[in-house]
Order: sequence, then structure tokens, then C-alpha cells
Amino acid sequence: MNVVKELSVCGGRLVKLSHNSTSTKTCMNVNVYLPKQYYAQDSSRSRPIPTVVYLSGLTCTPDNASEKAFWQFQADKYGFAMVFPDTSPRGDQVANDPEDSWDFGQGAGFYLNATQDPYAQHYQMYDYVHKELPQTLDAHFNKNAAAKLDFLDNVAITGHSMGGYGAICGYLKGYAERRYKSCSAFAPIVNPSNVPWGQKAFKGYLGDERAQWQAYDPCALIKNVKRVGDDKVLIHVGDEDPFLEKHLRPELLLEAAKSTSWENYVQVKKVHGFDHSYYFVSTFVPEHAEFHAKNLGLI
Ligand SMILES: N[C@@H](CCC(=O)N[C@@H](CSC=O)C(=O)NCC(=O)O)C(=O)O
Repeated sequence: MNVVKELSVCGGRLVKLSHNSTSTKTCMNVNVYLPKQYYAQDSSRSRPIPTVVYLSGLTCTPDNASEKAFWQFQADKYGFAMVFPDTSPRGDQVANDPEDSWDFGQGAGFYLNATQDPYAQHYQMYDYVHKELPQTLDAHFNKNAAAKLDFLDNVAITGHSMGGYGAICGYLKGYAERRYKSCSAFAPIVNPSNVPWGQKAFKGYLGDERAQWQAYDPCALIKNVKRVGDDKVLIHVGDEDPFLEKHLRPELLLEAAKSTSWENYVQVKKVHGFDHSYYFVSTFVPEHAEFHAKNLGLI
């Protein structure tokens, strides 16, 4: 990994990195926030600093959330690091949307492993985010010392819109091996198989056979994952979100959870007067941060 830029924010440092990804076969950018605890000479700390992975939405780079969600204040409050991956492979060699829209192709990888040409070659974002990137970050940040940062085990996941979809999908697909300690989402796409954004992405990346879509659809996954303990999924969505009725439809996840071990453990908080923007996301980041801090054993 190469450090492209490093800057101070709150009590820690935002590190902007790039690396050649074996999953996407492109150069990928990622932002990592190291909290103030990382720099404290605290010999009493018994275990590595845990991590919250934040998956961004359509059109985003790692900078949107690291500039506008204000996770850094919460990371310092509780003592967790933040990882802000990109939303797709990028480059002239990377296939894009033939219609040149912003809801498919570069900036809209949907955090899945594409099987259809021409996207299969580079759009391997599921393996990138959930397998390759944590290993790469661990090797980079922990190579010269006892692991001060935990990118592999004590990790939570969250995200916004397409990224909220990616967080819930990755959480449920990795649930059996407890890949993530907790999951939350801001205005997520919960049933991509049945909304336009998801249908366009699944058709383009996975093909026309809808049976192939089920492996990545939270409303299908939740019926086949047995919940344990007090695990729950925290979701916020604004009642003035312009995408609420057409693309997000959080009620479909509540419906899918009925008669499963997740019934009453998917908490959808519809908040009055909020839209889809980072003004909405940043307002509720503190609640999500506390939720993850509890699940990461920080409070
Ligand atoms: N460019 C679009 C706006 C698209 C948009 O609102 N993108 C959201 C995520 S939508 C689902 O994933 C976003 O996070 N935008 C980046 C930001 O910094 O706000 C349009 O013109 O409508």
C-alpha cells in the first residue's frame, strides 16, 4: 500500500492510501482514520483498536464520507478506527455504464462479485471489501509492531444507501463465521431484486437469471441466517428521502424478517424531516457509533 496523503482531523489522522488490488485488478483508493488512541502511548491497552467499515453509496469515492459524515469525532470518543473503501474499480480499462448514468458501473459497484462480461474482470467488490482489503490493511499497519489495529476480527460494518445495502449483505453473508460484530445502515437499499437501482445492477453484474440474485439480496439472505444472542441491525431512513418509496423500501426487510429469528431484531427508525444526504447521515452517526462501540466491547 502507498500512503498518498495524511492529514490531521479531530485527535487523530486521516490516511489516504492506494494499492494494486488482486480482486479488482486495478489500483484502489481507501481512506483510514486512526483515532487519537492509536497515537497515545497507552501501554495499558489490552487489545488492538477495533474497526468500523463504512461503505459509501452511488457516485462516492472514499472522500465523501470521510469529509461529510463526521465519524472521526465518534472514533476518538470510543476508540475505534474507520475504513472508507471506494465504491467500485476505476480506470479507462474498467467497463462502465453504456448509458453513462451514475447508478451503474464506476462509482456503483454494489459490493458484489460480478459474473457477467465485461464487468466480471474488475467488479469483484465483495471479495475486495470483505476479504482482500482487511488483510491488506492488517499487513500495512501492523507489519512492524504487535497489532495495534484490528482489521480482521473485532470489526463492525455500516454504510449509506448502496453502501447500506453492501453492509447488510456482507453482514448476513458472513454471519455464520461472525465476520462482523455488528451492522447498521443509513437509508439502505434492502431488496435490490425488486427495486430499479438493484435490478439494473444485478442484471448487469449477475445476469438475467433472478435465482443468481438471491445470494446478494438481504431480503433473501435474512431468511436463511439464524440470528444469535442480542444481535440486531440498526437502520435509519428519512421520511423525506426522495428514494424511499422507489429504491429503498425498508419495510420489505421487516416483511422478510417475519417468522425468522430476525423478527423484531431489524430496527428501522424512520426520522421526520430528513432526506438522503450527508446532512441526514451525519445527524445519526453518533447513535450508530454508540451502537457499534457497544458491540465492539468499547463501552
Ligand atoms: N448525483 C446524483 C446524486 C446521487 C446521490 O444522492 N448519491 C448518494 C448515494 S445514493 C445511493 O447509493 C450519495 O451518497 N451521494 C454523494 C454525496 O456526497 O452526497 C444526482 O445528481 O441525483
